[in-house]
Amino acid sequence: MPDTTPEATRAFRLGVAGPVGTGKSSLIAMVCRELGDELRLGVVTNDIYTDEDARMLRAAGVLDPERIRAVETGACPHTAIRDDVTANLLAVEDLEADFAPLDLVLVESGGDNLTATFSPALVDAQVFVLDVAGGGDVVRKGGPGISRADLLVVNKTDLAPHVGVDADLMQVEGREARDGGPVIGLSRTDPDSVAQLRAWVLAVLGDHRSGQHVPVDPGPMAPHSHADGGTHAHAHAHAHAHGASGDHSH
Ligand SMILES: Nc1nc2c(ncn2[C@@H]2O[C@H](COP(=O)(O)OP(=O)(O)OP(=O)(O)O)[C@@H](O)[C@H]2O)c(=O)[nH]1
Repeated sequence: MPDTTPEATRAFRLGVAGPVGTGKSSLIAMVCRELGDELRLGVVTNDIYTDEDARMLRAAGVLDPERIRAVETGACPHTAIRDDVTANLLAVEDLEADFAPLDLVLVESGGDNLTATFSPALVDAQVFVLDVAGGGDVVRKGGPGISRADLLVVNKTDLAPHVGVDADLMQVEGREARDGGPVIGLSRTDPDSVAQLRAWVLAVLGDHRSGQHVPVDPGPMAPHSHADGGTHAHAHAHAHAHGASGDHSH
């Protein structure tokens, strides 16, 4: 009988975070299109009140609709990827069990905040997505996702001339903010950039499998206000570096 314990069926889990509308669902659809023939994939989406992103991805026809699960997060979507990841972990583990073995599960964040990042308890690596339409200065505004996610994507570079933004400069500033960490300028109309994204996903998956990839917590989001008027500085005040064995140092 095949071993279906969570340890045996665990996929590589890749988070995709970034502000609303920067193209997270489109990037996930792109990865499914590019790698669906060679990797066994699953997707978990996070939306505040709906399953809009899951429906969009199902409609895109890039993956068996059953392999796309939606988590409805309520008013505070960053909490569901960072502080209480239970609903997301259950969705990922259900997918992994139902379609065992999966190679890669992509988790899309709810995208409510420029500084929201995933907990390493939920994902093994994370991509942070900005777009040129959000303005050329957004990289300089910084935040844990921009400076410490495993990959920064500057998306929709095709729009740069239309919105008066220098997409190359955004990428240079991104690399500076990340101490040389990887940055990809992406557009669905630019096959070279799509190939770069594809290659990055395969490389980080390879590193994960060989034990060379160390999940890193980008760190907590900036203090922020909730609708109830309270200001929360979510608990973790320090960055963690988790080893593949689950050991972690502070
Ligand atoms: N011009 C251009 N538009 C793009 C590109 N990628 C995505 N878009 C468009 O950007 C818009 C937002 O894309 P989504 O993928 O829905 O963005 P999202 O980050 O998932 O949005 P939320 O889930 O609402 O946070 C859509 O209209 C996409 O068609 C691109 O490379 N170029």
